[in-house]
Amino acid sequence: MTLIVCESLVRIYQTGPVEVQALQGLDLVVEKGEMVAVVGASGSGKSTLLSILAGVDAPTAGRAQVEQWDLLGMSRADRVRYRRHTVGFVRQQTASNLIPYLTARQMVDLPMTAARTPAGVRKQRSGELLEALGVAAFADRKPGQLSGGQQMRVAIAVALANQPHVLLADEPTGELDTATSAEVFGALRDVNRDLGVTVVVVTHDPAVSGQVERTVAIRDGRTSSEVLRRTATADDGNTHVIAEEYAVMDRAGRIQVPRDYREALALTRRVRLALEPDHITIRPDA
Ligand SMILES: Nc1ncnc2c1ncn2[C@@H]1O[C@H](COP(=O)(O)OP(=O)(O)OP(=O)(O)O)[C@@H](O)[C@H]1O
Repeated sequence: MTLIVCESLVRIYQTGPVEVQALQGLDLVVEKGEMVAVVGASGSGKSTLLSILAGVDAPTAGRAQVEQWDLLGMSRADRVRYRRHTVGFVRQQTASNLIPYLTARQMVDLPMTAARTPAGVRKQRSGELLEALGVAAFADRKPGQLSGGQQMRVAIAVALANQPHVLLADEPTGELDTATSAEVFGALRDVNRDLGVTVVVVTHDPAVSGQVERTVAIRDGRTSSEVLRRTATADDGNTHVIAEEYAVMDRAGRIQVPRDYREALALTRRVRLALEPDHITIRPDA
């Protein structure tokens, strides 16, 4: 069951005469129930991708679909509905997710009030969510009375208030120390596993991306490679994690050969391709 499809996604920002191509034909498919980490250097387009998926920003060209929603051709009313019910979004700066004068419970309540959820349901659900994220004890505290990790967990609870099918998190552990970051990441995994929410998380943190089954790397506004991890059991009964890196091929059949491979064999403009029974070889031109 495919939940998110991005095909040849392009986002161009125009500031005066300057044009920045933040996304340059990005391809991404996410299945329902997956937890995917998106990694890439600063400026590679990760936040742009997440803002588009969150319905906050609109793509310039290409295709972006989440469930039945076409993110390029959505009306304003549909966009509001989409943002309210289909996706939950946790922004990069912890503080920007929270309202300083409201308590944790009031903040989780707010999106449900906007969606006209009956008071009884709101009360029960905010209690359950704060409990699920391990912050029930701080329900009556305001953001200033919470640690960074607790604030982030409250922000996740707020994002989940209207029971979205997708949770998008932009660098949720970026401002946290290692131990707190592991805790917050654990909370995201619980949300994915226990509530069945599909999670897409942008991160710089290799420790974070090392803990998900699938990591997608973005380079220059395109998906460049993916790492899939699975747990295998050896003959001695011990389990270990096997990580395999894949290149991503777009619809036109283009793949990017990693720089170290190109340099090792001095591959430049032209290469020889040969189809073998079960693989393809790439050789230097000479
Ligand atoms: N609103 C905007 N106006 C103009 N240019 C923008 C805007 N938002 C992003 N960009 C540019 O688009 C490119 C991609 O930015 P983006 O924030 O998506 O990258 P990122 O991978 O999330 O980076 P970081 O890890 O530093 O947050 C950058 O060159 C950035 O300067």
